[in-house]
Amino acid sequence: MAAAARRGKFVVVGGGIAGVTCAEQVLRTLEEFDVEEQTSGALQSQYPNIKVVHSAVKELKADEQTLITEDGTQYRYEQLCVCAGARPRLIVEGNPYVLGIRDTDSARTFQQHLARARRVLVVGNGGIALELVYEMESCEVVWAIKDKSIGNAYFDAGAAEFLIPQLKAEKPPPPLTCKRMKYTTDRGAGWEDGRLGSALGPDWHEGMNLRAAHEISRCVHIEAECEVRRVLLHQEFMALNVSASFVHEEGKDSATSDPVEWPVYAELTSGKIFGCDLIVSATGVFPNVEPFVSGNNFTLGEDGGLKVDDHMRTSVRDVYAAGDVCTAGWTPSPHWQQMRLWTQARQMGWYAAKCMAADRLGETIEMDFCFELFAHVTKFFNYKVILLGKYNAQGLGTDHELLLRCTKGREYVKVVMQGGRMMGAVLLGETDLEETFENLILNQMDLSSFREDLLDPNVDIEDYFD
Ligand SMILES: Cc1cc2nc3c(=O)[nH]c(=O)nc-3n(C[C@H](O)[C@H](O)[C@H](O)COP(=O)(O)OP(=O)(O)OC[C@H]3O[C@@H](n4cnc5c(N)ncnc54)[C@H](O)[C@@H]3O)c2cc1C
Ligand SMILES: NC(=O)C1=CN([C@@H]2O[C@H](COP(=O)(O)OP(=O)(O)OC[C@H]3O[C@@H](n4cnc5c(N)ncnc54)[C@H](OP(=O)(O)O)[C@@H]3O)[C@@H](O)[C@H]2O)C=CC1
Repeated sequence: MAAAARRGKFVVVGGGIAGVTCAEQVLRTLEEFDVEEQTSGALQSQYPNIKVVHSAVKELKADEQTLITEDGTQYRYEQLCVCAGARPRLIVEGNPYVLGIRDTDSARTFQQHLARARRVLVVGNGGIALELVYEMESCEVVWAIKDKSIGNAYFDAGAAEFLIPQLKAEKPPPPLTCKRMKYTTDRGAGWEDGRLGSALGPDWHEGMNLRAAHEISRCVHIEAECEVRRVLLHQEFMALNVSASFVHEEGKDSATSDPVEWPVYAELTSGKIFGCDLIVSATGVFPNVEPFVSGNNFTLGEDGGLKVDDHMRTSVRDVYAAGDVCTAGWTPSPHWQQMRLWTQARQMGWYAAKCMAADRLGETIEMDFCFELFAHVTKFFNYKVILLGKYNAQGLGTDHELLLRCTKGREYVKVVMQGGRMMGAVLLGETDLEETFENLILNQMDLSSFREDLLDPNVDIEDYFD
């Protein structure tokens, strides 16, 4: 979707959270942001000076400040914001048994495959994998991770240890309603070509049946420190004349070869081969830059995103970018880093709109405060998860120390300290520490003399630093 203001002054490409926020903000119609179930049609009726175009951009002619959509229409812009998101980076492309999850359609396809599955192989150790292995029921799950412990994108081995028992515990019933509202985009002409829609975002699996058809209790087998060497279809595996690994109970694998035949097999770098009904490649994303970069002089970040400066400007004149498609190319605050998350996409879309308007009016604009501190709130394995600042001591080298507090089954608190100052924190469970820690990271108070009390459960830390 490309949303353009009348006369084509501002053009925003992308109907995800970054694009919608940018389009709304650029028109300065936004007083207060309430995310609710909306279609892009609703967006247009709410903001009549937005023209919503349902056609994918196939080419950008930056020299002529023109976009060409798949139906051949040309759109002139004065300022353009690319919010085209990202797509799953699959371990294998074009294999019908290897699925990525990004939007409503890909989630539905996955759900249909899962409904018939006896065993699912999940590859990857980030957000999607963490959510899926916990949520899927009534099937065997083999979880292949590159690292020693689970959830490397979010936490360290200690936190992983804290969470692991949840995989064996009874799952609580799902909440009756999802309190957070969602944005969806309707699909118009031009979207029947298998192109991905907007990313699902938080709570995507709420209300979704992630149950397979088999009456077995959840059984997750973790294969650590390995990657997928190759994916084999049934005939290819048979031709190898080798046996596949057996999965039954945690710790009792590969003693016997698997007697069951599977439609697809994955050979891991550990040498084991696992048969399964489907493979979920939850292995990160690629920014959707292709139609924009060809023929134009964009600087790309190491992760392939459109590199943007502290004004969300790309290296091409009058082209801005926000959300998953971009790579933050400015020198970040000491406590912020980019992660392709819904909140960051929204903040970037909002800030990009402010920057576009300011640049047009010749006004100066300060970097928005939301880029001062990294903060992410989510839920894994039914625990509230809050990540603040340099929560994994990213970029701090060895010159830091960790303070820990852990009550099995209740909470896990890790604080990253450097030079007596708090740099980051991981909070799992209902710790009630987030506000105080957020302030302590932001104000960089010297905490050397409070060190012993910081995580003392008998000290009311909120009171202490009031
Ligand atoms: C399953 C899943 C769960 C997630 N859970 C969380 C979570 O719990 N918390 C969290 O913070 N984040 C989560 N995320 C990440 C978050 O959803 C994304 O970071 C965020 O939604 C990205 O928004 P975006 O607007 O940049 O991109 P997208 O939502 O990908 O939107 C991009 C838009 O651009 C359009 N587009 C692409 N190419 C073109 C083109 N050539 N022409 C025109 N339009 C185009 C697409 O159709 C789409 O509308 C999750 C992501 C997934 C996939
Ligand atoms: N609750 C939340 O916050 C959620 C957020 N998301 C977001 O949605 C997006 C997509 O999620 P997801 O796909 O999980 O991406 P993530 O970036 O979260 O995680 C990708 C994981 O896959 C690993 N990986 C990459 N390549 C391979 C490979 N070839 N073989 C094995 N492992 C590999 C990465 O390891 P390494 O880092 O070592 O390369 C990393 O552990 C992300 O932007 C994520 O932040 C999604 C779901 C929930």
